[in-house]
Amino acid sequence: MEFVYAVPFHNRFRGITVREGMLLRGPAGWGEFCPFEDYSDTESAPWLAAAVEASDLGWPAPVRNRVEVNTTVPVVSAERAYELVAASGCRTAKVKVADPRSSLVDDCERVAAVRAALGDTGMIRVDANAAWDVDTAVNSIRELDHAAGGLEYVEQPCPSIEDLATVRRKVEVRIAADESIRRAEDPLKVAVAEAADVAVIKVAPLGGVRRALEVAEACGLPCVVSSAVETSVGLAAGLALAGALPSLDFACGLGTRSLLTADVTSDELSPVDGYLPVPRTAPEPDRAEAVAASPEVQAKWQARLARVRAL
Ligand SMILES: O=C(O)CCC(=O)c1ccccc1C(=O)O
Ligand SMILES: [Mg+2]
Repeated sequence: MEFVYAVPFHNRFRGITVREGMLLRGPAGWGEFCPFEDYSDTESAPWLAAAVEASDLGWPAPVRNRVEVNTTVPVVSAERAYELVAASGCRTAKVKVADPRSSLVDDCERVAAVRAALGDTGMIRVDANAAWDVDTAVNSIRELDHAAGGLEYVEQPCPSIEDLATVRRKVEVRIAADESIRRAEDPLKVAVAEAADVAVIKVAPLGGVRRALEVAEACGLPCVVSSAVETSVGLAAGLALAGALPSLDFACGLGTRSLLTADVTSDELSPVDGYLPVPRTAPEPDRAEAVAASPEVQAKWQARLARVRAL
């Protein structure tokens, strides 16, 4: 059984305005298959593996029953950023920076507004999504660290592992690798150990909770579990991973329900006082009809699923 959804974002995210995907039902429950539009069929294969793990097998047993999360601040005005963070109830905020629509001055103002909303004890991290070269990264990180009154870490300042390592030697702020963490091979350990202090791991691009646990172990770094802005069905898989990691030292990027205008379930995974529960199965998508995709979009996803299944 399958269901195709289309849910608008409150604000443009990763260049898109509507999140689309599929829910798959199997003997163990619901899974979510939602590779971004620009992902090839080959790149989408791990996303399907993650959905099939959830629906056919279920997840390994957790070692904790709740997970602290960050709120995610998209590229919005400083005023809006203040409101979003103040309303979130989270003690940690992740601020998107280095977007083509936002200058470094804008980014610094947004980060300063987030500090005002969090107070002195809050934590601020920024995510540059690989937008900078080494020199731009070093300069921008220093400015943003100052505007924030201290950054917890900067996520993926540059595209390559080598450039991450160079930036890491030049700045005081911790470096987190996100786009660089996609394989569990042995060389990853050495490369990433030089290049980053923290690893961002995501269930869907890594091919499921079990594979992501292997990657976490192989990279040998403290991990932050992040979402790919799924509905609460996919967020549940992220929480299963965060719940099963042997140690968890940082807030996770799973507080992304608020980026979307609706959900597929009444059992929404929205943080309360900065925490989310670790569920044993995904929530039942009892509100899915309200966000059903158009027939054209449904046909597109059915075709995509068939192609990725055939690989
Ligand atoms: O980590 C978070 O706070 C939310 C997740 C997030 O930022 C994200 C969501 C979808 C695609 C890419 C990213 C990213 O971390 O770059
Ligand atoms: Mg990132």
